[in-house]
Amino acid sequence: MGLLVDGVWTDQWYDTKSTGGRFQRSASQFRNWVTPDGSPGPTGDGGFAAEKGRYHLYVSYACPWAHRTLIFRKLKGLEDHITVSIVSPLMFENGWPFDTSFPDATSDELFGSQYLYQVYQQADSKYTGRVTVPILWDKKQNKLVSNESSEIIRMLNSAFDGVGAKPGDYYPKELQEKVDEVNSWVYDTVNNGVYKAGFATSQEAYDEAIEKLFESLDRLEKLLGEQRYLTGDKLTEADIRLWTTLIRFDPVYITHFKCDKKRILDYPNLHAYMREIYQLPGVEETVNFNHIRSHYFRSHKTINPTGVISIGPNMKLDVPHGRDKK
Ligand SMILES: N[C@@H](CCC(=O)N[C@@H](CS)C(=O)NCC(=O)O)C(=O)O
Repeated sequence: MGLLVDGVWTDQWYDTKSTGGRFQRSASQFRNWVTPDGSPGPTGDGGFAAEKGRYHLYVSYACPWAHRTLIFRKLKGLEDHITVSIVSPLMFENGWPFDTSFPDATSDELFGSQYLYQVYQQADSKYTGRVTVPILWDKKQNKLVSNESSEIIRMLNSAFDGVGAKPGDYYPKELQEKVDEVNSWVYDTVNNGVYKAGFATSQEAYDEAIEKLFESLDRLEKLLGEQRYLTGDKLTEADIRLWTTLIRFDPVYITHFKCDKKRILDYPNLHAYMREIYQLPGVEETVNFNHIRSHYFRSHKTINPTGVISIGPNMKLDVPHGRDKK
């Protein structure tokens, strides 16, 4: 694993020395927006109008951030609008590779790259920063639109509505304040919380992250006992953002990231809620446990030096969820 410095690939693991053993995620740098008419979005440049066939997603099935974008592509029926490349889950000294010998991984159909960092080099030959998935690419202008998943899902949610996306608004005006509020603590303590626990290199950093993580899971369990979804009776972006962490929790985070106080299976409401979203049309097809488990257990050599993959639990994902009675 590494990063680009002035456009040159440098193999380097996360630096936690300067932060008392704490993992800090760096901010994404490509922040343009696809909009219905190409006018500029909240950040970045304009010129990215929604069009069928114009954009391409680079994702990893393993990655919870990229997974959000795959789910939105399904929910909004954008499979014919947005093409996808899937990296191999085995991320070693050259970062994310394209390697079709790994089942369900694809090549880079745009540039034929061997590694994802070469796609970033196409976007900016002097780029300095991490080489992350997901990426939304504009095939027409040959530009990287965005590498920030929280913003890509907002684009998929509404920008393509005039060019054939399925109806459905997962960030409706009347719920935006609530969604933003839930997102902020769920992101910090759950989505990123599992990484803070797993990548901690001091006991204090781990203790801090794990306490907040399980406080939040307890809070979510209670909330989902009172209502069907995180902001009430409507599925929103906040649910999808939480869900990509929940689905990885029992098969990976419990053992690999030492998040072992409780399993999602031990939380009746959270588990049923996780099953409900898994059973939504199209969602199961976005879940690839082979990629998920291979990536974490084999790529994070500082945490699991042997690369041995644990056996993993029975997820019981097909059990009826019963959430429609809420
Ligand atoms: N802020 C980014 C984070 C994406 C991210 O961290 N992706 C991970 C995979 S789960 C990655 O590609 N990591 C490679 C690296 O940090 O070198 C987003 O949400 O889009």
